[in-house]
Amino acid sequence: MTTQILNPVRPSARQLWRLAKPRVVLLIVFCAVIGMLLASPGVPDMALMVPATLGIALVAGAAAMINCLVERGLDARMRRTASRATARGDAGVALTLVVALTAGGFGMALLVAFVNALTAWLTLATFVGYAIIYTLLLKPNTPQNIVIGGASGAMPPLLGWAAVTGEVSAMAMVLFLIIYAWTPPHFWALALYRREEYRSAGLPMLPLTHGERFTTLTMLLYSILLAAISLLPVALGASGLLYLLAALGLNAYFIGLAARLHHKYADELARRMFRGSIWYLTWLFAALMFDHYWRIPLS
Ligand code: HEM
Ligand SMILES: CC(C)=CCC/C(C)=C/CC/C(C)=C/COP(=O)(O)OP(=O)(O)O
Repeated sequence: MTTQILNPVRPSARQLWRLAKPRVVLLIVFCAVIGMLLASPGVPDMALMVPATLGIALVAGAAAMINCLVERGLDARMRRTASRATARGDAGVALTLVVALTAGGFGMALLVAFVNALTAWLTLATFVGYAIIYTLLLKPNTPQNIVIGGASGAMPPLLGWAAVTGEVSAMAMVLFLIIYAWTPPHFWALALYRREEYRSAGLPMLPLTHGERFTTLTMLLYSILLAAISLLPVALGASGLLYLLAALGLNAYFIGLAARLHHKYADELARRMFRGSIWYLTWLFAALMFDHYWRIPLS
């Protein structure tokens, strides 16, 4: 204690950066940028795209920091998260709040000043959805936490779309639904192989409340639902052959992984499914973008 007062611990910039969950935010921003590109026939004006991208990234990073702050006690009890500066006590409440609110406030200011009011409001709602509703209310109280909270994670492409067009179209909703249906297999794969950590933190994750078989079956059903939703861009006439082929391949791969996991559970397979979920989403969105610029019509 005396040493702490004489030598107060200061988190490094790297530790603070880690609280913003940069790799998750990178994929979030990637999906938001693809939402922007799909919303316009060519490439949207950079004077709009740059502040929109930066604004969404800053607010998403701020939401992640608030999540780390709120969950510092829980994080300290799980191996994966125990080294976060908030969990270790290296980043105090005041400092983390100031950094998160400054970053988030700057991000919101960019959206208000250079993008449009709809995007700013929707981004603020997404922030509240993740940093407060999911983190404080849903996560500790219901195994459906990530299904309901997934609505926040699914917003980025819709935010990107709204940034460019000032409205939300059917295609923007489809992009939202793709990430929404993807989230349960993404997260439950991790929750399965890390279930003991969630048990020690006392969190009601589906593998703990409903068991392994029920979780893997639910993941399989979500993967099938995801496959159906991922074909909607083709049904709407918004995507062509290139996307169709990529989606069929990626869905076969993802459903195959989910089916194998349900048939015979193994931690290693769950790990592969988690990593595979990130590849799936990255390539599905990349395929939407390539198809948008190099369209091969279906008929
Ligand atoms: C409520 C929704 C979500 C939940 C509960 C969730 C949960 C998680 C968790 C617990 C991890 C940490 C894995 C680890 O530390 O090893 C993780 C990693 C990751 N998530 Fe999610 N996630 C959600 C939504 C999303 C969304 C919307 C995206 C992007 C569009 C995303 C992209 C990623 C990526 C890229 C990683 C890997 C990070 C790394 O390698 O450090 N997640 N997710
Ligand atoms: C544009 C905007 C405001 C977007 C915000 C949405 C956002 C940051 C979603 C992130 C999803 C995520 C990292 C969940 C992690 O789950 P967890 O918090 O349960 O994981 P943990 O155990 O690693 O803390």
